[in-house]
Amino acid sequence: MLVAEAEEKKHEKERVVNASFPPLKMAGLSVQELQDLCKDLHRKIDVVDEARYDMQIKVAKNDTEIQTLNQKIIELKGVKRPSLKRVKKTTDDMLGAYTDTSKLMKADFKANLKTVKKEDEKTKLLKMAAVMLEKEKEEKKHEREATLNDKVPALQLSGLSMQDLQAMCKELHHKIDVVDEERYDIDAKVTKNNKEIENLSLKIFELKGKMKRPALKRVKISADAMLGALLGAKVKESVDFKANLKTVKKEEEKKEEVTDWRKNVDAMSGFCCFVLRMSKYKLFLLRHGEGAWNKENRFCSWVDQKLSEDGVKEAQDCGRLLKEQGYKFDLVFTSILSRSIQTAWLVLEAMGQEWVPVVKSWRLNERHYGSLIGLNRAEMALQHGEEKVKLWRRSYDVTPPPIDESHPYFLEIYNDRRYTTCDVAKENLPRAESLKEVLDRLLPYWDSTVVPEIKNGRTVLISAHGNSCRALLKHLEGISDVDIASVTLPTGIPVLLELDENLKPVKPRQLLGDQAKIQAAIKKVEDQGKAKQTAT
Ligand SMILES: O=C(O)[C@H](O)COP(=O)(O)O
Repeated sequence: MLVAEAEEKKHEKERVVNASFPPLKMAGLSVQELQDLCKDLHRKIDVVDEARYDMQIKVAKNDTEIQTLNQKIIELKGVKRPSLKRVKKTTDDMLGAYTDTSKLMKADFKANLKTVKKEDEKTKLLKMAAVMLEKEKEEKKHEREATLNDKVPALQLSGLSMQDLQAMCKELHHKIDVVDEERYDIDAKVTKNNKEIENLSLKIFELKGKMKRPALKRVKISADAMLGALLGAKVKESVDFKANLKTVKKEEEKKEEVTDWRKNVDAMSGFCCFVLRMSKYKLFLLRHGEGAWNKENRFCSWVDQKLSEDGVKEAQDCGRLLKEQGYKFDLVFTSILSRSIQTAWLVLEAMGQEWVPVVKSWRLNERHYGSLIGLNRAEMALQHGEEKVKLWRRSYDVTPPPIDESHPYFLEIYNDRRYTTCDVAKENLPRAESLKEVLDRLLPYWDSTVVPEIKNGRTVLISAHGNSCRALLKHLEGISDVDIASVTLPTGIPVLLELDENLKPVKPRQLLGDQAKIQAAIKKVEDQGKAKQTAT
């Protein structure tokens, strides 16, 4: 069995490598053509070798992550890691610890940071750390270039005879195969590691108890109360509906169970409690794929970042999934930020529905994070505490401090030509927004432009942002100001809403795709606000 599997893997590898680089054909080629072929092969080696190098780095990173996750699991299972003493250190000691990896392992940076009382000392420390990280990044870049140049030295073709050129082509072709096979093996390792990381993350998630279905008591409730809970009215009843259908118990117990049915979406998914109202329209909300600054954990907001490589893949995967499930769009709405537009294009391309019209409006833009734009969430959590960052990110009506002319991204945003096309004057565009303010600017557009299209029977995709989608969800599902704080949307995951003729949801929203992966992705977004980077 194992031998057969190994054989099959070997064939698959040969098939992939051969398909990428078919056998060499040199018969009848002139010297000029052979030179071009050499150049082409040399360029291809560069490309494959770069991919191989980057994956190698990823493997190393993943290995470290796997180790950390395993350690976390051990801790969660109760085998505690030796506790770190909070010792008073000077700023210099701490910087030493921060920048020297061997010391870093022993230093509880977060605890130490708390011992630095003066605010300016902390700022100095963080600034220096940022400079060092930047330097380390530069060094890595140079190291990468040097290694790649060593491995694939520049091509020397001058003075070579036809025979020499043919030999060179053969040699280069062989080299591609070797590098590509290496790349293939490392790629397989990356996939395996990713799977392992995913499993370990899920294990941690489970261990923390978050995936446990809330314990719901079997209570008897009236049909009216159940309807109220189902339809998301002001009545808040948390009930195990399935159990209710079977069991009748004391009426008083009903009072003990008060929460929002939306929290039980997981528990209820697939369960048909919503037959009482007809699903008339399907609406899809999508938070764009991972952006370059999502990766760097910086508040991106109105800065126009493109998708990261992973983000491109997320958008394509999303399109493939929607295609597989047979969905067809008639109209797509996006913000005027590139990452949401790029996502819409990639989704439509993967679905083979490129022709579908795409309509853009600033009213679907990400929430304006004011002066927080560009800052790193984890650093902010270190400086101001995780609670504060959570408040900035998830509260309904807290507006962060506004952006002003001195902000490094002020001109980049407000001098951008796209903001001269909005339906409000540039000087009236927001300088910071709470989620409530996002909803305030989004609702008129929703009502005047999107709703009529849906009611005309068009299947609409809204490719927007974490917070513009959350604002819309709050409106459609009637989520309370408090409960919206625990709604998090992962990047690149389509959210399907089934609505009745009044555009009220008839069942819980569905996040389409592999549910375990989705839970892990949600957790990843939530964890962005933790002071984790330098704390462990
Ligand atoms: O603006 C951003 O940086 C993100 O897209 C949303 O950030 P959040 O998850 O911190 O709200």
